[in-house]
Amino acid sequence: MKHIPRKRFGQNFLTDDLVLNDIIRTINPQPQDAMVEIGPGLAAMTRLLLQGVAELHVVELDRDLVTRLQKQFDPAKLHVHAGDALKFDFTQIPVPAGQKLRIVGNLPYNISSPLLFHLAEIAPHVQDQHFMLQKEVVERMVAEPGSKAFGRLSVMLQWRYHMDLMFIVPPTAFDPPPKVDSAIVRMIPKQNPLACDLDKLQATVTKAFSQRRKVIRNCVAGMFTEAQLIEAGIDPQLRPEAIGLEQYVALANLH
Ligand SMILES: C[S@@+](CC[C@H](N)C(=O)[O-])C[C@H]1O[C@@H](n2cnc3c(N)ncnc32)[C@H](O)[C@@H]1O
Repeated sequence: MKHIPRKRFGQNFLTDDLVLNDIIRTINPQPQDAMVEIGPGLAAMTRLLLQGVAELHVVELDRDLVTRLQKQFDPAKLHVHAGDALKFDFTQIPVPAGQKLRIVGNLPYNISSPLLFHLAEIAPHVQDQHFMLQKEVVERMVAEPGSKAFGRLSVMLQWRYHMDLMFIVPPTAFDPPPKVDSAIVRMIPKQNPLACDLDKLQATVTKAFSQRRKVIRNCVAGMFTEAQLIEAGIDPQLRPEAIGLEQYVALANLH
């Protein structure tokens, strides 16, 4: 029976075989990998991933799609977890000793930011993540200081991961086509993220980027003094997007 795509679940199904092959080549699944796919949908990626890995876990919210997946695939190879990826405990997926989890997915765009932050909490257990996201979101994730796209998402995720925009995917690769371009991002957790209390970093960058048109001294007034900015190596006259990760970490550590 034909599945009618559900907008509320962010369902844009990949239909372009060339794009699918490019994604699988980028992920490069290996038989022994401990891998989980978020939002398998109609299994366009799932099917190809299963040609590379011995077993695959998937987390899917749509009950109808869960039933389809359970009927279509051998339960010894495909482990279907019904539920919300935002609430799912990814550490429950068995990972052989000495290995880490690989996470992949063409993500529902309506939950991409909270999902990325949910996954950042388990980064030490993760080998890598490959996601399809809105191109504009990926550009913000990988942005360098000084660019307009550099903001809270860039600082928080760059603190945790090395990230690369791998390639851009046009709306025509999906059914139904989304309104915007998409992109594949590779995220590899940093072995030694800069020492910092995450809540303090979060509070610092939220305040810093709350008024982008102002200089940093005014943005963080009431939280940090001008002397503290200088102590963190920050010129108080700069705009928040001109300041790099290391300076934000140094500033958060003064809080
Ligand atoms: C953009 S579609 C991708 C589907 C499929 N992987 C593909 O590439 O064609 C997003 C998928 O995530 C599922 N989904 C939406 N919200 C979810 C959530 N909170 N947790 C898990 N899956 C979710 C949707 O039902 C849908 O199958």
